Amino acid sequence: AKDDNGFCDASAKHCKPGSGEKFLMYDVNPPEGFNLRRDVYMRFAIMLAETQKMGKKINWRLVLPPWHRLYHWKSGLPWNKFFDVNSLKTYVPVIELQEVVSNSITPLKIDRLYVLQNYENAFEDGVFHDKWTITDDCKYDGLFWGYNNITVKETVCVNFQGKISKLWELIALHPKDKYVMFSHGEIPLHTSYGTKTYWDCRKSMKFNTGLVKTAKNFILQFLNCKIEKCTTYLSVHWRRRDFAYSRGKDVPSLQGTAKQIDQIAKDNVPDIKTIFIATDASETEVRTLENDLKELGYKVNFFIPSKKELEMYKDGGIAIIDQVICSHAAFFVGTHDSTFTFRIQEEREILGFPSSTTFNRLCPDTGKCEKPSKWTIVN
Ligand SMILES: C[C@@H]1O[C@H](OP(=O)(O)OP(=O)(O)OC[C@H]2O[C@@H](n3cnc4c(=O)[nH]c(N)nc43)[C@H](O)[C@@H]2O)[C@@H](O)[C@H](O)[C@@H]1O
Repeated sequence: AKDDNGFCDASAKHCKPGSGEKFLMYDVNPPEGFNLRRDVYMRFAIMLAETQKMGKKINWRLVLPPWHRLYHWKSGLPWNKFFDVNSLKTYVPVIELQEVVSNSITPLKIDRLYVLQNYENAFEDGVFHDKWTITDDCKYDGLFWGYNNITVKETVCVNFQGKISKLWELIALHPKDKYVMFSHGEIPLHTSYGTKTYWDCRKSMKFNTGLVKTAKNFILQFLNCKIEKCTTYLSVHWRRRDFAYSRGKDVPSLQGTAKQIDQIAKDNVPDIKTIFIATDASETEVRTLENDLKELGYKVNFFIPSKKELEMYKDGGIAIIDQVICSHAAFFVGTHDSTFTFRIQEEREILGFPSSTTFNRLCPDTGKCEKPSKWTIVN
């Protein structure tokens, strides 16, 4: 299929330079972390891919927003630092922002910036309707991913709720726009959460090969496994920091954690005595847990990057290495309501682990809590 201008080829996912290419851009509420941002990417990727499947918007590209101002991360990193961008392209035509900026002869001017906001009352007569309304009251609170030479021709304030595909209605208001941006991309919802479409997109989100290689070397060297589905270790995502002090009802105390891990191991994988822990805990907390588990007879492993590795991969890369190591374990235990845990669970679904080894969580010290929801793969 060719687009209206004859410039772009849907199957090749490619447009000739200087063609009628158009760019769909977005950003996410700055305080949101890496793993929620990955979910927002999927909403936009699916929005574009589903439309292109119908032969429409073939000349559109989704612009990958740099990883800017992340919760204790270094700023402005391109997607290729963390993901295999060629693999993303097998699902939908994407382009790094840096490439868009450097392809543009003059400093980039976005035609229209839609600043999305929630309605004050989401339920009209008790019902949640998909809808949008243009208003005259909003402020752009982003920083164009740290690029100080990106400007905007026109800003439009929009109250929005509902499925992301409704954004096409806004885009249709100005069919000549070439660069269209949505701020607060986290507001529109998935069109197809948990469906085959969702998983097709999710599967294309392969990590940067260097990060995967480092994780696999660690698994081989310290966890004694060279196959995809390891039988040699149990993994835990132990989310601390804000979760430890603001979600005490959902997570164990520092002292209660080892006891719980011990019980989970005994109940589910009694032969395994090696544990891998991914965590954002402080050094003191890490040492406490490590000692407690050692006393209970376990061999405990953390991925501790060298200075060179930290410089090369940044905090983000280290988080991904932690996720990869967790996803290959015989049994995984996560933290309630953490998107970091959700992404590991998805990875394990893709690898084909039985879901009983994946959808497990740490409970508060009472030992009682609800099982996590199972979002199993649809192939
Ligand atoms: C309540 C919400 O929780 C959200 O967190 P949640 O979903 O866990 O997950 P994320 O949105 O990814 O944010 C947590 C950040 O903490 C670090 N982190 C957490 N766990 C680990 C780990 O095991 N290993 C490593 N290396 N790093 C870890 C990492 O930088 C990650 O991006 C927050 O992003 C939101 O801002 C908000 O606070």
